[in-house]
Amino acid sequence: MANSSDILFYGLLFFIWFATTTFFRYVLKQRKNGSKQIRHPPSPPSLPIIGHLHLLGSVASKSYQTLANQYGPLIRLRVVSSSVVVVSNAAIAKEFLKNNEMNFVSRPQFGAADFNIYAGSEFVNAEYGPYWRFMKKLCMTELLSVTQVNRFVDIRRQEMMKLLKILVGFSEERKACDLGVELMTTTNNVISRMAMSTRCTPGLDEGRRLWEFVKEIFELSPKFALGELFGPIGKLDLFGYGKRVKALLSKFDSLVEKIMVEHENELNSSNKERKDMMDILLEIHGDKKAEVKLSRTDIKSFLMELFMAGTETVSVALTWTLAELINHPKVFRQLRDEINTVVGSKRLVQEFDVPKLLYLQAVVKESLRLHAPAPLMFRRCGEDCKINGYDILANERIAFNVFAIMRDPSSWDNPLEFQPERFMVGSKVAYDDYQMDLKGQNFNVFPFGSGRRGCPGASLSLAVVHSAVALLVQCFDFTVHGGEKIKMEEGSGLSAGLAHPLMCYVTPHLNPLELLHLS
Ligand code: HEM
Repeated sequence: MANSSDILFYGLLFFIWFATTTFFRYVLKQRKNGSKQIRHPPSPPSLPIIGHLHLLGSVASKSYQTLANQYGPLIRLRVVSSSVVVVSNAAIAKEFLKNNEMNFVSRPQFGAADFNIYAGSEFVNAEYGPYWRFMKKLCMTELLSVTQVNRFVDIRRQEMMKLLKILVGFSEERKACDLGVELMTTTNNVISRMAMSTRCTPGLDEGRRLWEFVKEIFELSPKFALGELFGPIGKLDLFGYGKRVKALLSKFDSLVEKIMVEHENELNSSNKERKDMMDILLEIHGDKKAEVKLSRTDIKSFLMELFMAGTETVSVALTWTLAELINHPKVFRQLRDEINTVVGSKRLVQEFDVPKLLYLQAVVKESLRLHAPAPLMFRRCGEDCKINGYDILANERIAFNVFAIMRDPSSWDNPLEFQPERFMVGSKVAYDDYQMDLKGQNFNVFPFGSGRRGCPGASLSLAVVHSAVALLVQCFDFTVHGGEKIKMEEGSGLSAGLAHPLMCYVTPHLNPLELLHLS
């Protein structure tokens, strides 16, 4: 067995080998690029081997924003053997995503495929091609279409009512509540029930276990992707994240396989009134004439990606919106007045009220502007091209810093202020620009991305966020311990949630339980 000095010796040897090869590869690449006279976007001064690693903090979008302020809205960063071009203003984002859309329609791969049991079945990071096109069309016309989202309105209602009851419980016990956790549970339940008719309640084990696997995979993913920085050495999985991701994926897979078999038995035995996403996917799996043959692995991979893309983002959007409302009592009161005028105090607000609640829509847009739940959006360059006079090379990764763009002082007055009024009719800025439907046509505010690759979950997200915010404001007052303000600090996760738990006390304004039977 090797003793500790052996391990130290081999470790050192390994480090020297790694450092020298990376350094020489870097020098060779520089020379090769130099001979072709490539004009990369500007870069901050870098250190040998680690490149710009020392300039990056724990919240990538914020570090990129700081660097953009110093070196410009189009920069190129390198960390060890991996590079990324970072875009930090709306005009340049439009140049990539609209004027050259087809060249930036694929996404880069992160992490070694060896540890991903779903490698080859991915949708979110799939190459632009027949499989992605088929799945995207399926999302837009069936799985996440407005019609399908509307079909599940009662499920959202039931989950919202459960949330209200839980909050009444907290208020009766006069206990502080972690609002972020409750909002996360509600979001997970809505998505799990739409996806495969499971819930994440402690009593119902399946839903909760699914949620825990997805949460752990979500938390591990950025660490796993770090292997990337070490080039081919990343495959060795020195920190063991790859093996952990693989083990979690296998557990997720077994659980979803079990739910899938239950769905198949149900589909064979009866005519289900309402099909969830798994039912729809299984029908396509069994359809011999389907345009694309969907395997069981494709279905499981797709459902996992939906959970990853959908649950954290929606609950993060909800948590930030509530935090802003608690910190801005005037906005909170104005929103409650609007709900009172449109809905009254004799029934609970419903989803069909939302089109008339313009201030509510403005509050949610402003919150998405200030707190992008997906702060960095990644694409991959298809072929060498020039953007803004700089060469962007094939396969180069592009990070759109949505966080920085939506706070850019050259596009927004008082960009760091929470001012929903900017999205109301008669605001100083052009109505058309601000009232657009967050569809990615206005590159000053595109929290759901843009174009073919834009988020297919936007309608579902807005349905959940609007109704939850409206119900909470209609029914409760929220206070923070000692009357303090909530610290609006971003955490370091993929979806940039609040760094600290949103702990608050709730007091009923209207008693939701009394209004429930009237609604
Ligand atoms: C507030 C909530 C959400 C935000 C802010 C958000 C944001 C985004 C963004 C920025 C992208 C990348 C778009 C691009 O590259 O142009 C994206 C992609 C995606 N989102 Fe969402 N998302 C949210 C909720 C959801 C939900 C609820 C689902 C599904 C249940 C979902 C599913 C997806 C999928 C599947 C993709 C990949 C689409 C593709 O590559 O074609 N998202 N989302």
